[in-house]
Amino acid sequence: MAVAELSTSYTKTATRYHSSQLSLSSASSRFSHHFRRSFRPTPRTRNATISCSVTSDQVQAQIPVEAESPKGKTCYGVFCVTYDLKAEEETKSWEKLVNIAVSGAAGMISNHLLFKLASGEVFGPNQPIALKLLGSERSIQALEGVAMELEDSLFPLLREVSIGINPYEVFQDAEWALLIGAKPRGPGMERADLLDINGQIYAEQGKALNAVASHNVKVIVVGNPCNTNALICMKNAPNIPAKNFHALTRLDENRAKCQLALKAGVFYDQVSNMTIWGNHSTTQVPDFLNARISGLPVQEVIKDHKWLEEEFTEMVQKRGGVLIQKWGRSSAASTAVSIVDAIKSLITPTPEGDWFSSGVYTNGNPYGIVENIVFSMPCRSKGDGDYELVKDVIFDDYLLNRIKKTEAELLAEKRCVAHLTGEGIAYCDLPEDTMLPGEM
Ligand SMILES: NC(=O)C1=CN([C@@H]2O[C@H](COP(=O)(O)OP(=O)(O)OC[C@H]3O[C@@H](n4cnc5c(N)ncnc54)[C@H](OP(=O)(O)O)[C@@H]3O)[C@@H](O)[C@H]2O)C=CC1
Ligand SMILES: O=C([O-])CC(=O)C(=O)O
Repeated sequence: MAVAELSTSYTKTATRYHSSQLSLSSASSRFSHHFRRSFRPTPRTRNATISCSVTSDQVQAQIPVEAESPKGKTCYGVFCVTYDLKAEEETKSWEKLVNIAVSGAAGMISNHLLFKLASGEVFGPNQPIALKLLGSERSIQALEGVAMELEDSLFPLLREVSIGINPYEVFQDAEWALLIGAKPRGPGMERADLLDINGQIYAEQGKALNAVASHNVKVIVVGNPCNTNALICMKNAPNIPAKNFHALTRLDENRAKCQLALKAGVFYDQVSNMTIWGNHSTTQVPDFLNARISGLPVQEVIKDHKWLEEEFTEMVQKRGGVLIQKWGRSSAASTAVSIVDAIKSLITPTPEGDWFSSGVYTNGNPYGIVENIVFSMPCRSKGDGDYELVKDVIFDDYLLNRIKKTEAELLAEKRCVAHLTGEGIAYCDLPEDTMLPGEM
């Protein structure tokens, strides 16, 4: 049997969590089979930590309010009640707990992603997880709400939830860091300002990961501009292998697959080998030269070359913006799905002959792309969390020209943030048309 505990070091939240304790109490018939929860307000006020962890299989009943738990923690009310139950069969096959940190955890994307992570859909039914959620002064209350919803979902695999506003605390021992939080570009804001503001966030988070996360932490940067944010984060985390940093371009890959399937009149599972080259921006290059439909080169199935070069390419590049026009906010659910896809691609062997796209560090790339940037390229994984770049891809003039354009944009973005990557004095000469997918 397992024991879990709920504690908080954010004094303002203490009272509020009474209600969540009650909700747990009413759910106790199920939770209690797994763990005991305790509640421990401490004097710290800036950082909130709410955790539910598997700690022991020994139990006592009805410890009074504010009593000392066997682990030396002060527990509270119903969370001190423990249950003497036999270990459930399923827990015997469980893997060691995986620590997953998520920034921007009170945002729209996270609101979809966290529940997928906790359900077991991402890491599998034998993989218990701990969620470490990073918010800010702005979002701490909302983050408590997120934590409460996670509690109320009774996910058996979700063994710990902690929330906080200090990345040096929240990222402790993280084995995955899903970095989603970023300031959206407001009306009239220069892209250089956006790069600087978000770059500062990612520089700080890189430093924090470097200091306290697992040294093999896998980092997926989602917050825009994600390629350059990933580069900044990586440069501020010299103890973590550069290869471990990814910028999310999986949503672009998924969008491209969908459009090709639609045009070819097939279901989208027939589209493979889809590379997105370059920046997660309107200069990205969805590669129809190497992609396949039902195992055939795309251009043998879709003969309309003009459509591929113009409409298809632009549709993928600007899909995010069209969605914002319709929805009134940027893609959240499909982005969360694509983060799940990106993680699964790293922890599952890539199917024979196929590959996936990810924004990764260009050093040592076989394509002649300039080194020292984060650029989306085709990758394969053995399922061990690592990846290799795919060597057997072909290029034509169209593809090379497009790749050059997105490369130039990323180099310009990099020059804007030189002060954050430790590469000298920044100056910003971004191409006029540099835009996020959502900004068209
Ligand atoms: N790579 C990709 O494919 C995609 C990337 N995105 C990007 O993902 C990011 C998150 O999107 P989404 O979840 O929808 O956004 P939301 O606006 O819902 O949430 C973003 C979070 O960012 C945090 N944030 C950090 N710094 C600031 C700041 N200075 N001002 C305001 N908020 C800040 C906020 O959390 P807190 O206050 O807790 O820090 C907020 O909860 C965006 O940058 C978006 O452009 C979106 C779609 C696709
Ligand atoms: O610009 C945004 O925030 C949205 C975005 O990245 C996308 O939809 O691809």
